[in-house]
Amino acid sequence: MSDISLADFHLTMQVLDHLDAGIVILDKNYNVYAWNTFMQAYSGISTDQIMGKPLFDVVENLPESWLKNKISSTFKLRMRSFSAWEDRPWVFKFSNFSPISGGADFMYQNMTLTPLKSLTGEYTHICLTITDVTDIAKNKNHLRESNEQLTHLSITDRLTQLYNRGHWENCLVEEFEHYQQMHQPMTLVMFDIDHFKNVNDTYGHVAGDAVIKTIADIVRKAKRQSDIAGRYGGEEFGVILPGTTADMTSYFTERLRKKVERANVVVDGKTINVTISLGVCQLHPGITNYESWLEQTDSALYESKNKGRNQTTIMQANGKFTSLATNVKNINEFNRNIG
Ligand SMILES: Nc1nc2c(ncn2[C@@H]2O[C@H](COP(=O)(O)OP(=O)(O)OP(=O)(O)O)[C@@H](O)[C@H]2O)c(=O)[nH]1
Repeated sequence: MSDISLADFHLTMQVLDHLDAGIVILDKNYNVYAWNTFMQAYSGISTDQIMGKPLFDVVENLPESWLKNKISSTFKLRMRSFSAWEDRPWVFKFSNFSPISGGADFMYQNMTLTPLKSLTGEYTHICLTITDVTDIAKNKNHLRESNEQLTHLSITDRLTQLYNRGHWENCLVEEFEHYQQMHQPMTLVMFDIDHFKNVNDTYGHVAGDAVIKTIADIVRKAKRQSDIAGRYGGEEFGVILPGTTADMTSYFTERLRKKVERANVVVDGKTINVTISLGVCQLHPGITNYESWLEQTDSALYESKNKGRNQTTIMQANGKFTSLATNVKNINEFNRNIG
């Protein structure tokens, strides 16, 4: 190297060493040609330990096959390429020392890969530029988590942790529209706690809340993952059962009714027992909007109340009510099945 180019190189290295980014230059065999101060400081590997050696022999925890692919395609395309922290949080696993971005265990990184030409005009080397984006990543992650929490709060009923009325009704509209396209069976269940005013009057509002919460827990356990449960009003709940006929729904409603009937809610040493009344309506082409699906299911629920409560009524497509006992062919076998 002539005196002038040695002086140039010396100046260039000073610039590289003072960059607030990692600079790694490799040849096509991944031998290290440059390893700046940033890389030394965060990796704990000095220039003497790594210069001229294959990168993957010296640096641990590198995503070797991914990085080799990335380098090879950058050489092929002869243009810069990038790796963003959103896709791959880190390439070099450096501990995070930044006091501002406390909480992150490692440094989030963006990486730029730049193919470098030799004096002959051939692409012979590649420069990896590593930037610390931990602050940006932490803020973005925090914002995303906050948004998720806000979304959860806006669709969830605080007492029961089931969907609140607004969101549940949106689901009902969606499922109704889905039925218009797919015509798969779909059934709606509405149910309401019997004589709940008496519970509040006898045991107090806090005990009433405990009863509502217990019933929500029973629904959560009794329903399938695909069933959509929500708190419709004070002591009224709704469950949408996609892909389920009214007959199949009987297994769910009867299991639910029995579990509620058997549940003991203990508040301040006092045991409270309640029952529920249920209405069921399978969607059919005669129901032209979701409001009337809801109304018909509600009317079945009020039929259960009128008939003495603690029972299920099914609204048939012909507009007639049937009770569970008349709807299920072999009620004894049915009862054995649901336990
Ligand atoms: N503890 C508690 N009570 C509530 C809540 N929301 C509504 N309620 C009460 O639920 C009771 C509902 O009473 P009603 O609509 O008369 O019905 P009911 O006494 O359950 O009688 P039936 O439905 O006819 O069996 C009212 O006393 C409301 O104050 C709530 O979030 N917590």
